[in-house]
Amino acid sequence: MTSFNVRTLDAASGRAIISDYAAHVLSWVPAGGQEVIWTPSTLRFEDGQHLGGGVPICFPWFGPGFAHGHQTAKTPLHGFARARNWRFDEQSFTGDHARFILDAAQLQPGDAPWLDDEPASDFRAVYDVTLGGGSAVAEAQTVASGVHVPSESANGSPVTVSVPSRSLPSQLLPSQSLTMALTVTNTGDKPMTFEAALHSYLHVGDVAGARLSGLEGATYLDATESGFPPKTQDTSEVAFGDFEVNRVYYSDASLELHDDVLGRTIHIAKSGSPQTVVWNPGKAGGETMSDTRPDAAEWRGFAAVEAAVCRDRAVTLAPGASHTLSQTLTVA
Ligand SMILES: O=P(O)(O)OC[C@H]1O[C@@H](O)[C@H](O)[C@@H](O)[C@@H]1O
Repeated sequence: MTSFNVRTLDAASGRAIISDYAAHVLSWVPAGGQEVIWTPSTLRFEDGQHLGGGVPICFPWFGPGFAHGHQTAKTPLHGFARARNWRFDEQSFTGDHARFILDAAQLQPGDAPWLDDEPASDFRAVYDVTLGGGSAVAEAQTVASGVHVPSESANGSPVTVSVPSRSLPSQLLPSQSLTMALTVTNTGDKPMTFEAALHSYLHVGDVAGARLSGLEGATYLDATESGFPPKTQDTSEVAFGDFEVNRVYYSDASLELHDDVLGRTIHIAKSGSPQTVVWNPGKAGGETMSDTRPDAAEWRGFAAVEAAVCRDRAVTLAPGASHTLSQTLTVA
């Protein structure tokens, strides 16, 4: 039977939960604050399938992929990295930092070729998740709080789990942050090209009232229209509602997601990312999402804001070269 490990970072500044499977951040609660990461009401762990919500790592392609100036039709959507077990690095684990590793040795038949006419490249992907703004709680306690989740029930059907919650101090601490950094190194002997995104499902009280600022004047591709026509963000804020928002912005700017319902602003700073993808499926798309209850309108609970390198900004690495895509979330 396959088992799934879920790791907990536990520091004075807050608590984060990350699954080895897909190196998937499932939760971040700053001390004294509320959940920042959205997950659906049902979180299903099943080998070969991706987890819902959280922060999927899209790699080595984004969406259906893109090569030679055209969208491709690769599956699974957003690359295989989010349907693979990543290796948890026990040695570097502390109360406020965890590292996960995926390398070419873990490729499976069907993962290659990842470009139309090239075989899969040798690579090493290292994902560092770090809580900022407070010293760590004892490491032993953090290790002990990891849980093991069997992948199948006795009758062979996938199991579902709830992410555990726990009360935290009521005073928000300064400099509370969660940093996620994906470093990809070309370990092969020929150039390697990849797309990537940190597909962050950010939790909001009601997406219809959420507003994203920091993108005014930026060019974006509108993925809700055929051909992805380029447009310009001519207002100071991106609004959400019953309509779908699905855009690839050409911007490396820091962003703010304003949420009047929860009374907070999520700040998103990033590096190594010339693009930001902004997505919410709207009512029609949201009600057909798997793992959510349509009657509860769960899709209203998130806005996806994704630090990205994709399409014509895909990264090409020379042998031995590395690229780091990172984002830091803070809440005010
Ligand atoms: O695969 P997930 O997590 O359901 O996300 C799908 C969405 O991911 C977004 O990044 C894309 O812009 C959307 O086009 C896509 O529908």
